[in-house]
Amino acid sequence: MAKSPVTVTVTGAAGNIGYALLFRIASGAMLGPDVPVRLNLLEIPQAVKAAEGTAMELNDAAFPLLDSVNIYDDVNQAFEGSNVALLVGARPRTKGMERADLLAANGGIFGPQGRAINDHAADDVKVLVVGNPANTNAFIAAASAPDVPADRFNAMMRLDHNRAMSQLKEKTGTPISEIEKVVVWGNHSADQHPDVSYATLAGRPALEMLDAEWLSSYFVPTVAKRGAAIIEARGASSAASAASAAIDHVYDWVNGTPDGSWTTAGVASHGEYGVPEGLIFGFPTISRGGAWEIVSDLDISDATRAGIKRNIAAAQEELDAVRDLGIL
Ligand SMILES: NC(=O)C1=CN([C@@H]2O[C@H](COP(=O)(O)OP(=O)(O)OC[C@H]3O[C@@H](n4cnc5c(N)ncnc54)[C@H](O)[C@@H]3O)[C@@H](O)[C@H]2O)C=CC1
Ligand SMILES: O=C([O-])CC(=O)C(=O)O
Repeated sequence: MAKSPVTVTVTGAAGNIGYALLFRIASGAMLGPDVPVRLNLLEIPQAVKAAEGTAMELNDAAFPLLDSVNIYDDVNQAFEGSNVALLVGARPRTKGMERADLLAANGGIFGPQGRAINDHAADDVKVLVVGNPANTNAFIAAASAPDVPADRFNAMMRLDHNRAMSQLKEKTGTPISEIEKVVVWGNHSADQHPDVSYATLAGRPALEMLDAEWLSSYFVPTVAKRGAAIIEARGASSAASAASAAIDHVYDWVNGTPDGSWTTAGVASHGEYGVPEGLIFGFPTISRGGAWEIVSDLDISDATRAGIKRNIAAAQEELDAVRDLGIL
């Protein structure tokens, strides 16, 4: 029997990430090759016409799984019946800015969207926040949706995770499919802590193959500052790789992570590793039955402990800033 369509809401649909994301969702890459999709696109009124153009192209691509495309500039309508919501719509940073500099411009977007999700989305809604600063925006949305369990609000840390895997592949020649148990702890900011302490490369411990100097002087800063390097090179922030990471995140959330491995997701802490409850933080995570579990029993090194502490402070500083702005 044909499955009924899943309603996917994408905000910022006319933007750069939206353009790279929507076609892959419609192709089945995000939910699976037999899951029809109803796309609800949310844009600000000035960008609705551009979203209409994207919708024309989506229809012209004749994806067998695409049930329908609807465009809204009303937040409540856009989240009606949403099973999956991708909160992408927000301003990107430009050269010289840190992601936290976007709080004043973007923070105000996520409270109303959280409330609309609370009031209109389906009971099983899963929300991935991509718009920066992603962890804090996810916290704002979750705090505005008291009837939705906090673990349904994720922040995208998967791009950082994928960047870490890519650097390991480049250094060692190990195929991506044979790199396991990398994690990027913390905040999607330059403070993040990419960590290979538990990683294996084709079954061998990564720490046996990589020298400490390369890890601390090249790997960690390259991964943590990759967003700024992309802005410097392209003149615009990463878009296709961000869309691809969003697809990976939701695919794993819905379909599960492979046995014996984990990925990085920005999820609400329950106090693991001393991270305050409710903070949305990059952790090693396993997905089973449509829910993330934090891998909570790792023996962590002093360096990892320090990285986690630094990220707690960075995340709390962003939350203090939004409180000062009256957003929370
Ligand atoms: N978490 C992550 O790993 C990454 C996050 N990002 C972030 O994603 C966000 C989007 O990036 P791009 O698509 O490149 O930006 P963009 O400027 O190309 O597109 C943003 C779109 O959002 C729309 N928008 C603004 N306010 C909105 C609202 N209230 N409701 C609905 N739509 C709204 C704009 O009209 C625009 O079409 C930025 O904040 C960027 O920093 C980008 C890359 C990676
Ligand atoms: O760096 C930025 O501003 C965009 C982003 O989040 C990334 O590429 O990781």
